[in-house]
Amino acid sequence: MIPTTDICDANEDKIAAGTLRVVAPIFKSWGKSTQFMGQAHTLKVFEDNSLVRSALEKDGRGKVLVVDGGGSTRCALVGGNLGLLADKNNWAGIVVYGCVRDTLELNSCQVGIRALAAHPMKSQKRGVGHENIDVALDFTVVRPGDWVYVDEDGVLISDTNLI
Ligand SMILES: O=C([O-])CC(=O)C(=O)O
Repeated sequence: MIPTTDICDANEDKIAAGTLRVVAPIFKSWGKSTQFMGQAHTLKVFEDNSLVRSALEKDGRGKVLVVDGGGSTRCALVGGNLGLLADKNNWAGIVVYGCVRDTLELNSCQVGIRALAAHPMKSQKRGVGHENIDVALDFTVVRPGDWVYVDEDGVLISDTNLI
């Protein structure tokens, strides 16, 4: 993958126009893939990971699951079992505006994972949330189908494929 630094340097016009967006540097990294890219499949949930599981149960076709968890640091939205599911079903990565758990298990998964922090508690499972809508990672908008580029230097969201 082209480094996020190079993508930024080559696309200053798009950053100025807002069609390429740089997410604030708020994430920690888990999973073996420290670099990943793909189109966004979006979820908006709050302290309930039912939709995260149902999305990861489907074929990811190389996409990145973008989970807007509202920034909650009160429970985890992804754990070891969901990491294994992501590997099995061809997801390139998972970006969570919220927390994860079972981080030792997540680190043995191939999928790339970014989240705010580790948290030991599981979430509720009431089936509440929205799929395939515009979401936010902190102050950065992510629309379904946007291109997501992630590496050791950051997380980029683009309206178009830049690679
Ligand atoms: O099911 C959950 O809430 C998340 C979890 O712990 C796992 O994926 O193993």
